[in-house]
Amino acid sequence: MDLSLERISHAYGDTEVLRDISLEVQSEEIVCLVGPSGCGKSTLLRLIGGLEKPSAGRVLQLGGAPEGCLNPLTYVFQDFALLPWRTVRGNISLVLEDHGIKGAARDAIIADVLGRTRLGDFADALPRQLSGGMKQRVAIARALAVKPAVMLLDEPLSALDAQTRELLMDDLVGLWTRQPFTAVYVTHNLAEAVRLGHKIVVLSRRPGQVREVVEIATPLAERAHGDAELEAVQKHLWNVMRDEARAADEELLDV
Ligand SMILES: Nc1ncnc2c1ncn2[C@@H]1O[C@H](COP(=O)(O)OP(=O)(O)OP(=O)(O)O)[C@@H](O)[C@H]1O
Repeated sequence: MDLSLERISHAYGDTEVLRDISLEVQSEEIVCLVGPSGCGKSTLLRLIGGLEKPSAGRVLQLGGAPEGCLNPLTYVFQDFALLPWRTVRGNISLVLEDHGIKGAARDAIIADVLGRTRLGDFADALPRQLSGGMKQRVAIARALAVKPAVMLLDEPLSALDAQTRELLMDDLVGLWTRQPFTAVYVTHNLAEAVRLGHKIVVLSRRPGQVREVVEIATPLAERAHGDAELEAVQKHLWNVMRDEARAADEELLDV
C-alpha cells in the first residue's frame, strides 16, 4: 500500500502547525521526517495514522493492505510501551488476541516475528530483564505481528544511548533487507535519517512546510558508518536545517 498526502495543513486553535504538505510514501520505502523541534513531525505522523484529522487536505491509502494485515497503520513509540508483567511472547500475543487470533495461528506469527527480529531466545523474558535496545526490538516485533501496511515510528531510538542506537540501526537495516517493510520514521537525528531513509523529508520550523526532499539511492545494506557520500548528504541536510533549527530554538515559548 502506498500513501499519498495531499496538501495537508493543520492548526491547534490559533497555532498553525503544518502548512500545505504533499508527500508520497511508496510501498517498501522508509521515509524519514526531519525538522527542527516543534515543527510538527509527530503531528504529521498522527495525521497519517488517522489519530487526528487534518484541518485541510487528506491522506490517501492507495492499493490494498498486505494479506493478513490486522492494522494497516501501526505505531512504534519512543518509550516501547510494553506491559511489564507480560513476557516478550505475552506482549506480542496480546495484540493478536485483541484480533481474535489464538492457538497455532498466534504461535506461528509470534515465532515468525521473533525470528525476524532475532529475539527467538528471549520469548520468555520479562521486559525488566531486557536492555532498552532489546525492549525496542520487542516493540518492533509486536508492530510486525499485525502485518502493517505502513509502520509509523516516532523517534524510536531517541531514548537509547549512542551505541545501542547504532546496533538498532543495524538491526533495522537487517530486518528491512531480509523482508522490506514500509515506514514513516520521525527523527531528530540526521545520521539516523541518512542510514535508514530511502527518502528524507526536511520540514521547516513551525508551521512545518516541506523544505526539501532528498532521495538516497544507495541500498540500505551498503550504507556503511562513516561513508563519505552519506556524510555529504547529512551535511547538506544540516545546512538546510541549521537556520530553521536556530530560529526554532530561540523562539519564545507561548505559555
Ligand atoms: N494536541 C495538541 N494541542 C495543542 N498543541 C499541540 C498539540 N500537539 C502538538 N501541539 C503543538 O504543535 C506543535 C508541533 O508539535 P509536534 O510534537 O508535532 O512537533 P515535533 O516536530 O514532533 O516536535 P519535537 O521535535 O520537539 O518532538 C508544537 O508547538 C506543539 O506544542
